[in-house]
Formats: sequence, C-alpha cells, structure tokens
Amino acid sequence: MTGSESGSSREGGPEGAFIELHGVEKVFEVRKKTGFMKRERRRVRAVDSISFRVERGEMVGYIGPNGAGKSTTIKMLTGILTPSAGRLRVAGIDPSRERTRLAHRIGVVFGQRTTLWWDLPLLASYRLMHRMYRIPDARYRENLARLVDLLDLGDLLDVPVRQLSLGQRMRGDIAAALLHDPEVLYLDEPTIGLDVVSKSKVREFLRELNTERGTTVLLTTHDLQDIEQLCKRVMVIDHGRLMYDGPLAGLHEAGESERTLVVDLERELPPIEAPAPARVVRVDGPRQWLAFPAGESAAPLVARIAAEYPLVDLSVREPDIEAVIAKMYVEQAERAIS
Ligand SMILES: Nc1ncnc2c1ncn2[C@@H]1O[C@H](COP(=O)(O)OP(=O)(O)OP(=O)(O)O)[C@@H](O)[C@H]1O
Repeated sequence: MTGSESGSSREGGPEGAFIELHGVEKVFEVRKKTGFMKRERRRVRAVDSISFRVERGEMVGYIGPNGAGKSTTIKMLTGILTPSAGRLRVAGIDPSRERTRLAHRIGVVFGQRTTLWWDLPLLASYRLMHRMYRIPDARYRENLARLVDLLDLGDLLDVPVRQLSLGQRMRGDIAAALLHDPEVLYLDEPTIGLDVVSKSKVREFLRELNTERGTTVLLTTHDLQDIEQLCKRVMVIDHGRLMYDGPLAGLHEAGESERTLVVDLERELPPIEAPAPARVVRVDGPRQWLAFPAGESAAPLVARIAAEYPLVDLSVREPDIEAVIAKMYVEQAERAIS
C-alpha cells in the first residue's frame, strides 16, 4: 500500500465512498475432532467475495440469517479480523493494518457484549474512554453532556454497569461508542432483547444521529422493524454472499412478494373468482383474502370485485418483509441444491 492510498482524507477513499469493499473474503480454518486422536481440517468461507460501497452519511441495514457472515464483515471493517482476500477501506484506511488510527474514526456497538467496565459506575467508564481515545477535554465534556441528554442517562451515571437494565446498558454503550465523535458507527444487534420503549428510544436516537450529525451508520439486526424504521438501503447476506443491495422497497420485488387484498362481503359466499394471478388464499365467513403481485396496482382488482360482488369494506396489506426475506433465503437454498 502506498502512502497516498493510506491517506485518510475526510471524504473516504480516492473514489469518495466512505466504506469500500471489493471482492472481500474471509476464510476460517477450523479443526474438528473426527475420532480418537483424529482431527480434520475444514475451511469455513464466512465471507465470500463481497463488494459494496457506503457513502458518507448513509444509514444502511446489513441483514441475514444466523451464521451468514454479518459479524465477520463488521470485524473486518473494524480491523479485528484481516480479510483472506480482497480490498477493504474505511475512510481511506486499511482497517487491519491501521487499526488504532481507524479506532479514532469509528464507533462500534456489539449488542450482545458491553464495552463498559462491569463493576464501575457508567461515568467512570466514560472517563476511562476519555483518556484512552485522548479526547480533548472540551470536546469530551460537550459530547458527554449532549449524549447524556439525548440518551437520557442523567440518573444512571453513578450506577455500576452491572446494575443497569439491558435497555439502559445499551444506551450507555451507544454513548460510549460516540464520545470520541466517530464518523461511522457500526451497530451489531443494537436492539436485541430490548423492550418496545427502549427499542423506540434507541431508534429515535440513531435517526437523529444520522440526520443531524451526518454520522454514517451500518446496522446489523435480526429485527426487521429496525431496518424498516431506519434504513432506506438494505444489504442482505447469506452464506457469506451478498444477495441483495438496494432500497428496502425493492426487496419485495426481489422476493417476488405479494400484497393481500382483504375484502368484507355482505354475506358468506364461495371464493371470489379473481383474474389470475390474483387468487383467494383464505375465506373466513364473509371475509376473503386475495393475494396479488406486490408490484401491481390493486385498483383493477378492486373495481372488478366492487362491480360483481356485494362489497362492504376492503383494505390492502403490504407484504410482510420478514416473509419476503425468508422466501429469498429458501429460493437461494433451492438454487444451491439444484
Ligand atoms: N473465529 C471463527 N472461527 C471459525 N469460524 C468462524 C469464526 N467466526 C465466525 N465463524 C463462522 O463463520 C460463519 C459466519 O459467522 P458470523 O458470526 O459472521 O455470522 P453472523 O451473520 O454474524 O451470524 P449471527 O447472526 O448468528 O451472529 C459461521 O459459519 C461461523 O461459524
């Protein structure tokens, strides 16, 4: 790597993308016991030739089933893991080569682990980070005050971390990750195990952080509501491969999903004869459910039913994003088998 390549312009890499991956792979070698004194070496391709770019200020969802390769990607983006192949840059920096330098520009929150000191009061953890990251005093004080206010941590600063609830601890962890004003925040399952109120507080804060301060956010989650409420763009990874990268709305088309027209008739009737591909998928008394392609307008179907049936009421239900993604996974698995 040349000096100019590693130069950390505030605009990211030379092409301008803040996070850039090109053909990135991560292969783990695992040794498995196969019998008495016998061990077999196996290679696990956790990330398989992934390429993507994230521009400064984007908030992107990174989703996939268990073991898909999400955490491995994030660990490579922080420099904890070195890619087996490919090129990776964050803010123009090669993370595994210059991990410490990059640490000053990124923030990381792993939902299942805390970076806070378990036995110390929250504020003591922050003071330690102040020193570790060598944050200038004025900036530390200003950031701490802002984060304590926004994340509602005022009453918790003197409480030892082990006494905090999961939601309080998560807010504490998010503040810790942001004390040094990072330009990008990686969040790995930030709402895992949180109740509805805590989830909405965390989401509200992240939305504000992204829109007001322009912080770039890469969000890994199993909770698709996080994605629906926060991210315009989503990347889907499975078996280490990027299966989809685009707007959330486009996922429905990629999964060839269907919308549902729920129709209330005056009385119980045989299934409505709808023009294909629309079809009745469920009947319960006078109520009938018709599935039709998500990409099509409901208007012609509604007009036809209204003209031919004693219609009382109707509503359209959007496809459930969880079902769409599950369908994508199944289709991918079927393609792999055939
Ligand atoms: N240090 C390691 N050594 C060996 N294999 C590993 C290691 N870390 C991850 N793997 C394997 O790599 C694959 C991807 O794991 P990874 O943790 O990145 O998935 P994930 O998408 O984050 O999953 P989850 O949603 O369950 O956290 C899995 O098969 C996992 O077992």
